[in-house]
Amino acid sequence: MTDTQERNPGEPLRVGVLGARGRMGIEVCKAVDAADDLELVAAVDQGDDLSAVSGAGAQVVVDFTTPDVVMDNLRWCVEQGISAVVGTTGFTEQRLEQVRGWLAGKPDVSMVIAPNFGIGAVLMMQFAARAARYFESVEIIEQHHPRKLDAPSGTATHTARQIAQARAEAGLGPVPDATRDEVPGARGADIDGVRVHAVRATGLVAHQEVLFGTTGETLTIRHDSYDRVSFMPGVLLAVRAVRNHPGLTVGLDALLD
Ligand SMILES: NC(=O)C1=CN([C@@H]2O[C@H](COP(=O)(O)OP(=O)(O)OC[C@H]3O[C@@H](n4cnc5c(N)ncnc54)[C@H](O)[C@@H]3O)[C@@H](O)[C@H]2O)C=CC1
Ligand SMILES: O=C(O)C1=N[C@H](C(=O)O)C[C@H](O)C1
Repeated sequence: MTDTQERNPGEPLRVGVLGARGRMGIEVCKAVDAADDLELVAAVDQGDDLSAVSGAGAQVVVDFTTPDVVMDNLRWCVEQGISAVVGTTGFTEQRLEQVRGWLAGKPDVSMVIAPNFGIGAVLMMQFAARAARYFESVEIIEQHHPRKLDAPSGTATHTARQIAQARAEAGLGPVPDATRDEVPGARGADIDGVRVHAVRATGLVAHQEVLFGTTGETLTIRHDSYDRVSFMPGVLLAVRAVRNHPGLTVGLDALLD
């Protein structure tokens, strides 16, 4: 921690928000503003100067921007010695490795990158990973509002990777599927051998079903975010905790235990 980022006991933690005029950024600004132990010192969006964040002495940045700008934002945060809580999607294993590399040389800076800050969504992913070894079939159906830029969702991608890992550890082979004559896209995307289907419709916010099947039974695990306020307890938890978790933390799981 640099001197300017030291937290004086009793003083609120200074928070800057990137993507502040976006759907999530607006909610994050409101939630930070409403928390007695946090102070919103900078609200930055596209076209604004990032120096507003360092100039205001932000100790933690929250980033809900877009996959094409988030890496530049995070590199800037590390250079400035500011820890970050990141909800923006688009984190491949390669990107996560890059972030770990930046943080390796900066022991006082840390980050939490979470595909989903909804507590229910985190549990849904945990339950799915736990169920994975018992079912020969699995498919993921994610459903979102039509203004979402990416597909499949970060949550669905993360869930698929966790399921694939659990299947591999349990010695399960490929998911059975005899389909041959396929209209491209009809069977969804293949993420580590798990089919993921992305639905976009007006009226939806963020929803996901994980459908498991084995002989004579199916299990459906479903989570629904009906309002973006559902993400705020997780975001605030990460803001308060990030500086006590050195390096990169992926997902909220380690903060909830
Ligand atoms: N991890 C989680 O729990 C959640 C993650 N998300 C993800 O968060 C991201 C944002 O989602 P929304 O708020 O719905 O999108 P949005 O499009 O409403 O907001 C993105 C905002 O970032 C701004 N922006 C673009 N470039 C910028 C830059 N260089 N610096 C500062 N601001 C910049 C845009 O102008 C816009 O206001 C997406 O990747 C989405 O998938 C969304 C909801 C929950
Ligand atoms: O863009 C969204 O809205 C959401 N994005 C995240 C994702 O891609 O998983 C989290 C949640 O699903 C909402």
